[in-house]
Amino acid sequence: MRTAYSVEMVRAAERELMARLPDGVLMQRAAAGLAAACADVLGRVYGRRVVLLVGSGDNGADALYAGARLARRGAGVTAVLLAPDRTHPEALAALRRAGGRTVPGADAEEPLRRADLVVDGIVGIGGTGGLRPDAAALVDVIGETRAAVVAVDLPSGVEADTGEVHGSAVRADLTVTFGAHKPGLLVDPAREYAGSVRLVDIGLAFPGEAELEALQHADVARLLPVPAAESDKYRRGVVGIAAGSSRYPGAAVLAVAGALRGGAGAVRYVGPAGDAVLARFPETLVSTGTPEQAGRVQAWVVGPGAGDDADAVAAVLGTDVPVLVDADGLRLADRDAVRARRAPTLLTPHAGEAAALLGVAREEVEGARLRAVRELAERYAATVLLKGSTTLVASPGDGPVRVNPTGTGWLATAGSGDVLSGLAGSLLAAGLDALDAGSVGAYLHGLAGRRAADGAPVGAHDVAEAVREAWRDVTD
Ligand SMILES: NC(=O)C1=CN([C@@H]2O[C@H](COP(=O)(O)OP(=O)(O)OC[C@H]3O[C@@H](n4cnc5c(N)ncnc54)[C@H](O)[C@@H]3O)[C@@H](O)[C@H]2O)[C@@H](O)CC1
Ligand SMILES: [K+]
Repeated sequence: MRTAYSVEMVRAAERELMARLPDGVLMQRAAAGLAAACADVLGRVYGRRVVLLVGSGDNGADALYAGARLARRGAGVTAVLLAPDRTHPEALAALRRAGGRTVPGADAEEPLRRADLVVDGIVGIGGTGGLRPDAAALVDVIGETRAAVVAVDLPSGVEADTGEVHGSAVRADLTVTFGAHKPGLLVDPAREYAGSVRLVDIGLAFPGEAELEALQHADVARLLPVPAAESDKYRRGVVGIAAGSSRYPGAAVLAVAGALRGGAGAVRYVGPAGDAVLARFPETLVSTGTPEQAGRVQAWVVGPGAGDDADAVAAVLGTDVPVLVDADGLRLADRDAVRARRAPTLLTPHAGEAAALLGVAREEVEGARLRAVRELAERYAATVLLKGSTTLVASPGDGPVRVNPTGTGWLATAGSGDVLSGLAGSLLAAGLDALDAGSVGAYLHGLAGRRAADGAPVGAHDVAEAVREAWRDVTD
């Protein structure tokens, strides 16, 4: 499991460790890791031009110590001091001893334009409220140069705890982060600014819960339902799909396609698109009545392409089995009915649907995804999977939010969400809890999207078909 910790927890872990170590040890560990990463980016260090952007805190000090190491290996290092009278004195002295030179912020443009590498030590976890204008002006210049950019701990200007970006921020090719990932490195929009991320172990230990968790192959493999020798289709779980309408029969077909690949032993379909479903998937158990009249299921999926069938949504919410609500179902679901449920509920909105549920603009959700998903989980007393560039899954309470690491832009295609709801619903029916079903579903769905796309556009049915390949990938 990959984890990310809040600034508060990182600071507590640092205090605890610093109390047991001689002064400066942690910073030297950080600087050594940073210098090694910079050397990797440069390929050859000797003779290269490196510019350090140095703010007033320890983030700038890391950059200075790493710069000193690079200067000793023959790089030409220039430190741009954004707050000359508040620069970390020992770190500055170390750079000067190693032969580095310094310039004030006002003279930064010329060295920046000639740089091979820019090291962003403007602010790290101590940064608040976006960049100041002088730093923001430098960010614009970096954007125009050909230099590689390595961010120290975080790209300056992004919010470490939330992944929000207010105003301009450094766009890095690589971020070298210390001790633990910070939430902003895993959640968009900040994640996009970080480039690839390298974690340097400086010895921090975390007794408490992470803010974010990202499943890896091994975690997913452990959670996937595997039939036992004595399993029959009912023990493996039956998932009910109440989706589609005469206007949108395709949504039913795609949700069933996803459900068939999610590990349930059987898929039951209820709704007006039974013929379309059967034509494509004859193994589906189709009934034409209401969800209450269908046979027993272990979990329901309701909503994809459902049009205005509020009765089906209400009926499904009234059951005592786990329920996944997607698409039209989110609009039709009564909030009190969701809150009153005793069995697990998983809501799967995209940003637009989440915005409607929260009564805010879509941009607000996209700019503050972590806050939005936590807020929805609280308001609805349900697990919420917020789809998008970084899919997040949150349950009510303070536990870690899951962030999906496998997403791909190719999944932004019509019907792809229907496949995900079938897939995650099937995992619910197979016995996973809502947080696991949502995050494992998103993981497989993302991998399947990558597999199916392989560099070219895909349709949602391609994604559904590639889920089996993704499953094999994970369990290999
Ligand atoms: N504490 C430790 O033991 C370690 C800290 N490390 C480094 O220390 C960093 C944290 O250092 P600090 O707590 O000194 O904080 P930072 O260096 O992140 O930033 C704080 C300083 O920046 C200024 N500042 C805040 N917001 C700003 C903004 N928007 N624009 C411009 N200036 C702004 C503040 O006035 C303050 O002086 C970490 O990110 C990491 O790079 C590492 O050396 C590892 C060890
Ligand atoms: K930084």
